[in-house]
Amino acid sequence: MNVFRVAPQSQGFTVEEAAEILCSTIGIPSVESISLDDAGGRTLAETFVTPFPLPPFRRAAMDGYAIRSEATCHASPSTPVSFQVKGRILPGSIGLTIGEKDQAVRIFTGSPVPAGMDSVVMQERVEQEEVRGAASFIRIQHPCKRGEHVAEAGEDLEEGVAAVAKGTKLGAKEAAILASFGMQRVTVYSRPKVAVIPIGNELILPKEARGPHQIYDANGLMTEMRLRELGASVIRFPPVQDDPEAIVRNLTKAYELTGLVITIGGISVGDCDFAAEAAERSGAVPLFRKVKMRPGKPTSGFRHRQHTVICLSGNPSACYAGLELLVRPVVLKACGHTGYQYQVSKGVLAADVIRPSPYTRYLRSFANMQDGRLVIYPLGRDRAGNIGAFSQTNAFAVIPPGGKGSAAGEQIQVILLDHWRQQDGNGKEDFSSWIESN
Ligand SMILES: Nc1nc2c(c(=O)[nH]1)N[C@H]1C(S)=C(S)[C@@H](COP(=O)(O)OP(=O)(O)OC[C@H]3O[C@@H](n4cnc5c(N)ncnc54)[C@H](O)[C@@H]3O)O[C@H]1N2
Ligand code: MOO
Repeated sequence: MNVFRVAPQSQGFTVEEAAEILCSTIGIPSVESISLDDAGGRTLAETFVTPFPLPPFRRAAMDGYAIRSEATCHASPSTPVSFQVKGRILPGSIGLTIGEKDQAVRIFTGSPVPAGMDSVVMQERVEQEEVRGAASFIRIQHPCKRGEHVAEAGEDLEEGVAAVAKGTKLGAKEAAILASFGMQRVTVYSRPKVAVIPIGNELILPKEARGPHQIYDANGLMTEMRLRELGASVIRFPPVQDDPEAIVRNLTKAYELTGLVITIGGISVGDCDFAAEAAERSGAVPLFRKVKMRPGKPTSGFRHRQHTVICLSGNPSACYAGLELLVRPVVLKACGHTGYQYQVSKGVLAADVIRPSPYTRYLRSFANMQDGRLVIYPLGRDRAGNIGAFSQTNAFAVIPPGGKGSAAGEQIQVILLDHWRQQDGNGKEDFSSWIESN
């Protein structure tokens, strides 16, 4: 059974508290086995342990000649060492077993290195000798190091190593690892289904001709796309009128289809704001009725039996902030991810943000390294309904509550939306085994 805190009277949690409450309603997702070809964007449900070493055999890392390095220890331009080229090994062919001191084998990047030979000399660094009879010879004028340009079996990944952790979102890089081991199927968490219900009399769909008083639904598609990027499958409802009965009907339909329902708009205090009333009339109980954030203050959470309802603000910028700060952690948990916290850094504000707010302001911004420091440019006209600067946005400047806001030059916190860090189940990051020590 899911454990969650119900706080019906609560007027205002912080973003972190609200996200935690919502996340506590999400249980462990079910798993399924799918083809690796279709696994992009899915979350691995079992840690992948290497079934054999990678590379699987000793192989050449350069085109050239395999030799025994000891034969070259006194080689110099005045005393070159001569080798008879005894054969040729193409990538994909079975290795030869020759390895005499004065013999070389023509070899190519990816070819198996013959047992007994321990070094590959790049072809640019050998001299071709005249062909003597049927035999060909090369000369080497420098000492070669043992192991030079030879990739040992298992030097990349040994057998039995955890190479991709459970909870990792599978992308191109992870696919390269799994494909290298001939994996055909992977066990992943099932995609959570999320219903998205935009609310508002003024909203129309792109196929409709727009009247002067109407706007096209932007939040519905924005939310659908973001949810898909996060790994959910989405059922987007057409805009619902500002009518409590209609909203209840749509919520009830959504409960039949999904465990997570997101409504957008109609959650503030106006005469046409019916999302909260409808949620309660549908049988849901409030988890919280406000979040201490700007934009997105009216964002609310509800629980209906096994369903979680998140009511996002209709102002597109507020909707986006709610998506990134509240919906994202919930959906990632429902996808089986173990972490993926946004990186929070410190940066210098490039312009004044003198707008007092009793709540923390998450201001859409562009953050960029300049002369060794992170500079934060607040973007666009800071009104919750404005989206003109969306495509330049890569960060939220975090303006602390109280006071007058923050002035240019002040050091503030910034949430980097393009940077997240994966953690293990205990909230730790450990890269030590991957850091090269030499
Ligand atoms: N008297 C008060 N008025 C307001 C308060 C308040 O405390 N007292 N809060 C303000 C805040 S803060 C916000 S944020 C907004 C939020 O209102 P709602 O979440 O109820 O959103 P709506 O009123 O439905 O819409 C707001 C705005 O956004 C446009 N919108 C709505 N849905 C979409 C969509 N799918 N695509 C594009 N644009 C959308 C809508 O037309 C409105 O312009 O309330 C303040 N009011
Ligand atoms: O909290 Mo509202 O989202 O600022 O405009």
